[in-house]
Amino acid sequence: MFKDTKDSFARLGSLVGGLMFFWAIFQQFFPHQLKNHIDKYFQRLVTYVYPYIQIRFNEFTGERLMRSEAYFAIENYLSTNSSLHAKRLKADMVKNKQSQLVLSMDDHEEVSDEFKGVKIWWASGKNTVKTQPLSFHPVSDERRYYKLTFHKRNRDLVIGPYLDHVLKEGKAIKVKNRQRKLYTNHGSYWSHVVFQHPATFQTLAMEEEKKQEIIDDLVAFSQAEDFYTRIGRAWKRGYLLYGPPGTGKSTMVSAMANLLNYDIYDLELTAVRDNTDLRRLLIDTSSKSIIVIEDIDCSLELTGQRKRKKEQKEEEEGKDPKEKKEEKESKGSQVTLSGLLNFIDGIWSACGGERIIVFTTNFVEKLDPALIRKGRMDKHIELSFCGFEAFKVLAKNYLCIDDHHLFPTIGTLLGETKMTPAEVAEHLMPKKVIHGEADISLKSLIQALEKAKEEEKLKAEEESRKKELVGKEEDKDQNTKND
Ligand SMILES: Nc1ncnc2c1ncn2[C@@H]1O[C@H](COP(=O)(O)OP(=O)(O)OP(=O)(O)O)[C@@H](O)[C@H]1O
Ligand SMILES: [Mg+2]
Repeated sequence: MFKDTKDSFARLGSLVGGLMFFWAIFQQFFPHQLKNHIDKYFQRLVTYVYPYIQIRFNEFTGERLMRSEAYFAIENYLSTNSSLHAKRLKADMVKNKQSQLVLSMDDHEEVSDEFKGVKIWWASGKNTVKTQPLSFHPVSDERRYYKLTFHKRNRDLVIGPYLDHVLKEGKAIKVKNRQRKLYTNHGSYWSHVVFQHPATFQTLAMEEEKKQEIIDDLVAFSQAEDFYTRIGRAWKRGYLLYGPPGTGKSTMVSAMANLLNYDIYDLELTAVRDNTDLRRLLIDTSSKSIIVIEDIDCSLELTGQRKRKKEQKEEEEGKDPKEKKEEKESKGSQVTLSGLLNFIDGIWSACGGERIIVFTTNFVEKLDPALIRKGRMDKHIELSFCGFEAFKVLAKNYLCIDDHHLFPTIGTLLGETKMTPAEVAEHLMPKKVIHGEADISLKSLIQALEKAKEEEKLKAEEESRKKELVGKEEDKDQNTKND
């Protein structure tokens, strides 16, 4: 609030304002040259007695009245300060998953701020512009603004570091409060829905150490803008998530987005017509986003060498060329491996700010090494069958228990079988709301684990028997050749 010396200056300011008004009327009667002269000295006098500088940030800027980013960044920046100090506030609901209320200063309110020991004042105001003056029902247009006031000796500090700080903080708050989106592509265009997946790293079942390493990696990436600029690399990072179905790859992508507050672009490669469309899609993605290509091994069936090989084979088989063309058109996609590589690390990936690219696959060994080499896919993360540590996370999430007398049995069985977290989770889903539910769920899990163990044992026996048979056949062939 205006409490100290600036308060009296503020009053003095209004007095000077009044004088200026009279001066403006009075000066009409002076000759032009004399008027300019007096004007100059008058302005100097005003700056001398009123040593404060004011900057105004309008809600709308430019001829086309675009919404000003600076205005909204300031509004966000001031929200915390105003909720603590302003007496009249405006409230609005943020449509993120917590649906929080966000407070901001009401019109014609004032708050003060401090930066590196310097005091700064912010005031909110509004002008009413009457449009359509000839109409019977003129539409009044409210144009809001924030006015920043500071002493002229602090000019460099306020215009430089302070305003940088305000805009940066304001944008960060906006990102935190924004409603996140899940985009999917239809051909070469994105459409979106609100992203509201509840998965978090806390609820993700995997070994604690591995999980922490991924979290640290993601957080370090999101804060490394200066580092990437310094080393001259685009601010992006690639993650390859691989493992059997139901081990949490897609869940982890949602957890990543929730951790960093990013949007998700779920790219369906098979729906992209060609490399040009792929490039267009990438340019259309916004900063702070995760671009995901799920089951990359399946998408690549349609690309580069593999496709050419298939065509060659068809030609050899003597397929009708027209038939072939139709087939090609119906499949549509002509995205090539090199197109995809360009997409990831070519010049296009350098547009705009931070982006994470995630590939998921069930068959890592099927992927072209060029696609997943370090530098493209910087971090390879294996998601695997449910171990005891992962099970404990699930038990905590689903049954709200940290320990149980059946845990040791489950621990041993999990070590002897290959069950995915998705299957384990299925057994822990609440079946009936009854007392002692944990017992029922855990027993059902033990039964399933024992069954899986038995099946795996039988399968292994069967396979070794087959191997033995093949070995015997080969020996027989060798003997016949030798004879
Ligand atoms: N590691 C995990 N932690 C917590 N829940 C999991 C985990 N893995 C699987 N689940 C549960 O199983 C379901 C399926 O998992 P998800 O879709 O993430 O598997 P996926 O690895 O992406 O499988 P796919 O390879 O078939 O795409 C999820 O809805 C989730 O509830
Ligand atoms: Mg998946």
